[in-house]
Amino acid sequence: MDCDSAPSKPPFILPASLDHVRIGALPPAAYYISDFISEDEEHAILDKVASAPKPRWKQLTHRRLQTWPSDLVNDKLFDAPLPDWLRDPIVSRLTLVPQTGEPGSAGIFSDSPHKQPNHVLINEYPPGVGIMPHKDGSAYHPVVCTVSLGASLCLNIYKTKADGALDPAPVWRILQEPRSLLITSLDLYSDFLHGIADITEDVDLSESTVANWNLLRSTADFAQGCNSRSTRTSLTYRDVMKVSKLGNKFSLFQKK
Ligand SMILES: O=C(O)CCC(=O)C(=O)O
Ligand SMILES: [Fe+2]
Repeated sequence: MDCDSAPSKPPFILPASLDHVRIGALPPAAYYISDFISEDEEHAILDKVASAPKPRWKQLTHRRLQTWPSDLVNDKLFDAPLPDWLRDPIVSRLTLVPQTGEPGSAGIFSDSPHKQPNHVLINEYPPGVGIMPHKDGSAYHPVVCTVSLGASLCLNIYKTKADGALDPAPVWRILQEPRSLLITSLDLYSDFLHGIADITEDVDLSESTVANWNLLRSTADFAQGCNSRSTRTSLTYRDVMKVSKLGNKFSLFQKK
């Protein structure tokens, strides 16, 4: 076949710095990069997720997930590298993009204990399935990088009321397209909750209701104001603060 006639797949596009892709409507700080990976990279990762050995999956009531390199025990990670397919191209790209355009500006993980994520959670959301509002807690450095694969959905951001109870109406929504990267950090990590509604369609999508509308790859896809869900897989990259470097795995199970 003549190579020139092969349909070209969309490439990835990185911003010169994160301040170009800051979600301005949100408290400090969230960033959205719509084309963080290419279509070929997306398919290669989804193939790897699908071909993981069955015991890798943890089945919850409605959702299933994989944890790489392993589950945390008492908020600690047993030191082990991420597999190549989760490092490349994503981790290399995450650490490459500077936070600002200032000369010498460092990447988003420059202040984290290991200078890069060491842990990945893979969540699969069929239509109608979400995740309850929650905070990610103190085991992680407060930077979360989420790569979305396969389909779009909205992440809801919630606040607590003065009495500490969850206000059930989300304060903001972030629409995540396939191949996008969402970074949340700082106040957004520590003071707010996030979750995904258990619905089959995200509705009432518009410039005034979606915090990252101006950063989307294709607002035309949502011109009718709705997103009919299909299965979306997410990769959540974080830096677990405490890592057990001891050679003996059993030391993890002893009291701190
Ligand atoms: O899948 C997502 O985008 C969110 C996952 C999440 O909140 C978590 O794993 O803590
Ligand atoms: Fe979370």
